[in-house]
Amino acid sequence: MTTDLASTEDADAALAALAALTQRARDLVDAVVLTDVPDSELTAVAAELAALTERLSARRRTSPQPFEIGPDGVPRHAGNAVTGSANPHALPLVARTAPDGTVRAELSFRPTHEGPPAAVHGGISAMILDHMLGHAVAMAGVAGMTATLTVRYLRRVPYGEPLVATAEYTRSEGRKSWSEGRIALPDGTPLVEATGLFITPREWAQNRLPG
Ligand SMILES: CCCCCCCC/C=C\CCCCCCCC(=O)SCCNC(=O)CCNC(=O)[C@H](O)C(C)(C)COP(=O)(O)OP(=O)(O)OC[C@H]1O[C@@H](n2cnc3c(N)ncnc32)[C@H](O)[C@@H]1OP(=O)(O)O
Repeated sequence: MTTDLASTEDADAALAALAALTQRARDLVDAVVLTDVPDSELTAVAAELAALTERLSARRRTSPQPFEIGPDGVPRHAGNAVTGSANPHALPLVARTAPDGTVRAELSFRPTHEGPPAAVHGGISAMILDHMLGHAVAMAGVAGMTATLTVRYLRRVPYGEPLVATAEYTRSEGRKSWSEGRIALPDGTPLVEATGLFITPREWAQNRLPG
C-alpha cells in the first residue's frame, strides 16, 4: 500500500512538473508568434532553444503521455492535443459534464490560433468541436471515433476573448451515435455550430473505452 501510494505521488509530481514545463512552452509559442525583437536576438534565442530541445531529448518516450483512468475514476489524457496538460499544442481545454449530460468548457483562443486576419482558424474551431462532441457521446456511455463532423461557421471567432463551448449527445442507432455543439459568446450568441457522427469501434463495444 505504502509503495503504491508513494509511486502514485511520484507520478503526480512528475506530471505536475511536466504540466509546468508545458505551460512555459505555450508561453514560448505565444512569444514567438508575437515577437518583434531584432534579427540578432532571434538568432541568439534560436540557439538557446536548440540547446534546450537537446536537453529534453536526452530521454524520449515513443508516444505522448497515455490515456488512463485516474485514481479518482476520472479519465485523463495528458498527451491529448486538445485537453492535454502535458501537450503544448493543447489550449488546454477543460470540459465538464453537467448532471443533464451537457458538456461545457470555458475557453479563450490566442493569437497563435489565427487563421484569417484577426480571427481564429476554422480548423482550430472544428478541432475543439470535434472534441466537445466526442466527449458528449463518451459521457453518454457510447464513446466512439469521429466518422463525420459537419461544421457551420456563422460568425468570425475572436481570440483573446472569453468564449463558451457546449455539446450534447442526441441519439444512437447500434454503434452509431450523434451529438451537436457550438462555440458561442458568453451571452449565448453562436459563432460556430457542429453536428457529428461517432462510431464505437467493434473492439470497444464491450468495454466502451479504448485500451
Ligand atoms: C476517442 C476517445 C474516447 C475516450 C472516452 C472516454 C473519455 C471521455 C473524455 C474525453 C472524450 C474524448 C473525445 C475525443 C473526440 C475526438 C475524436 C477523434 O478525433 S477520433 C479521430 C478521427 N476519426 C478517425 O480517425 C476515425 C477513423 N475511422 C475509423 O476508425 C472507422 O472508419 C470507424 C470506427 C469510424 C468505422 O469503422 P467500422 O469498421 O466500425 O464501420 P463499419 O462497420 O463499416 O460501419 C458501421 C456503420 O457506420 C457507417 N459508417 C462508417 N463510417 C462512416 C462514415 N465515415 N460516415 C458515415 N457513416 C459511416 C456504416 O455505413 C455503417 O452503417 P450501417 O450500420 O450500415 O447503418
